[in-house]
Amino acid sequence: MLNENIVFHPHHVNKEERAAIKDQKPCILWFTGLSGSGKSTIANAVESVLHKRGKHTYLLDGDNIRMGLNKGLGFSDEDRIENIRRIGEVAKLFVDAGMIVLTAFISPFRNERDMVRSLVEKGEFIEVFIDTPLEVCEQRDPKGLYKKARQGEIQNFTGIDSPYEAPLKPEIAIKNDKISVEEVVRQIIDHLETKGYLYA
Ligand SMILES: Nc1ncnc2c1ncn2[C@@H]1O[C@H](COP(=O)(O)OS(=O)(=O)O)[C@@H](OP(=O)(O)O)[C@H]1O
Ligand SMILES: Nc1ncnc2c1ncn2[C@@H]1O[C@H](COP(=O)(O)OP(=O)(O)O)[C@@H](O)[C@H]1O
Repeated sequence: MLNENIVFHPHHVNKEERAAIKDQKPCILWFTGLSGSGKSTIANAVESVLHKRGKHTYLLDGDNIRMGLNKGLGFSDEDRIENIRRIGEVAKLFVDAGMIVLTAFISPFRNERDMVRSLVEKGEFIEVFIDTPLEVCEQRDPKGLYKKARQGEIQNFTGIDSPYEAPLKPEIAIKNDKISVEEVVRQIIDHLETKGYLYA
């Protein structure tokens, strides 16, 4: 619902000024991929490296969001769309705060990922496709959810009876089987350095 009595207030301190004292270019590292593909593991490992380098980061992932802000949302297409919409808005606020924000959600629909991309400025959205074959994710099955989905105990499970639309032109695509987590982290940090996100 639009409220015409709400007026946007410009801030005295802007995004560039906030980012400048952090020696970094704010951005969203948007991890997407199937359940069990490795999003959370890699996002955590990348955040650790950035943190050790003195960068100001924040990781948004499934547990902290679906247990709090998005408590009550399930896994219908409609709820997933709303889940990503809210996460996108939160990520945008972190970018405005000058941070490097990492997000680790399946985010199965191209439309919603593109919508988040459109919320921020060019270059501020880095789509990281964690491309792990379904068979490998299903074999890993760290939470036993694929087993439950195959047995019909969970409905609308991504890759089983709910779609996953792979990114068409992600900034970074990682084939996350037959590669070590350390090597993946190296590739992502290398991208950030080459593209000028880390000033020191
Ligand atoms: N039906 C169904 N489909 C997919 N995933 C399910 C489902 N039910 C529960 N889970 C668990 O929830 C995690 C995915 O939540 P997300 O918020 O990332 O999903 S989405 O982006 O809204 O599609 C996902 O976590 P990850 O394994 O870390 O991806 C699962 O552990
Ligand atoms: N490059 C990799 N090689 C081997 N195992 C991996 C790799 N990346 C992640 N894993 C493992 O895969 C499983 C799922 O990873 P997780 O980060 O929980 O995935 P997601 O967040 O996408 O559901 C975990 O047991 C993790 O240790």
